[in-house]
Amino acid sequence: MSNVRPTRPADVSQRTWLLVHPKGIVVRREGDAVAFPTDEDVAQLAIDVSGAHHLGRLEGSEVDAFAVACNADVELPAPLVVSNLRELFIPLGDAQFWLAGRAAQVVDWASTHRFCGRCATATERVENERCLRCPACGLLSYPRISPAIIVLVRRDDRVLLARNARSTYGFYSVLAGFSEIGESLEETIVREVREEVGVEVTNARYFGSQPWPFPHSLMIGFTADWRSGEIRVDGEEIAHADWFPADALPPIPPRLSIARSLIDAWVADIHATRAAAEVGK
Ligand SMILES: NC(=O)C1=CN([C@@H]2O[C@H](COP(=O)(O)OP(=O)(O)OC[C@H]3O[C@@H](n4cnc5c(N)ncnc54)[C@H](O)[C@@H]3O)[C@@H](O)[C@H]2O)C=CC1
Ligand SMILES: [Mg+2]
Ligand SMILES: [Zn+2]
Repeated sequence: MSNVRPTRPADVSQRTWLLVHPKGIVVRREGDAVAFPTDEDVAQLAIDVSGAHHLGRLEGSEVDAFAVACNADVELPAPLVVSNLRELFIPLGDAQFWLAGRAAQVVDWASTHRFCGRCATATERVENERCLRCPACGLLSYPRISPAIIVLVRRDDRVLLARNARSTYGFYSVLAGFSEIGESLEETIVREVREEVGVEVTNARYFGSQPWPFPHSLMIGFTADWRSGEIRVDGEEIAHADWFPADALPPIPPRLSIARSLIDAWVADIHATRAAAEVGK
């Protein structure tokens, strides 16, 4: 996805539409096939596309993607349906899923910054930049992105996994937390792990990152090592946590998340270390 600077809906040959509904994303669902609505689909819906946000051109195609909000009461003729964003990861595949995530974040930003946060004047779109400007006091509102660390903590050949008290999925995962004002990411890691499970960590190393459009997080992944302390969960956010060996893991998150990538990479590391030790015998 070339992240071209957004322009107004250009008179492009082909457009694909990301219709962001309060309950998810509108897609064409025909059997197992899922696709984004076409110009023809959108033309038959009574929605105003004048404020559409250009998301960029789909890799290697002449198709330009546009995001626009649609109301909860929009009538959707078959095969158009509303799908929860997370449920679209498998049917859409990576590139299209993250495009839908980008659409959800752009529409969330535009719908929550219609008025200036300083003087309540209606904001206006800035040409050629994803920004809303207040004509009265000049305040600029760019899309909100909330940095959140996510960290896999190791202790010898075990990993710290926790079950979130609020999660309905029931799986165990690595720890995560939003950065607070004035913190470095390394400080967030130490604070969040101390707050959530009561142990001290060291040796934080960058792993990778991932946009997380629920609604506007940016996940920054790290590994770290246990330094001291025994697990004592906070009981509010974390219901249970423990140290798990690679061959006896509890239920873990699906492939969509960087949490799963962190865990998979650690398991692969453990197996490679064991294999090397076998060879060395
Ligand atoms: N992609 C992945 O693998 C994973 C993503 N996540 C995401 O990471 C983010 C942080 O995870 P949590 O453990 O929930 O955060 P956290 O441990 O900082 O606690 C969440 C609390 O932070 C506060 N909060 C909510 N939105 C905030 C924001 N934008 N900035 C600052 N504070 C905020 C609220 O009080 C909320 O209860 C969430 O968006 C969560 O969905 C969490 C685990 C895995
Ligand atoms: Mg957390
Ligand atoms: Zn203002």
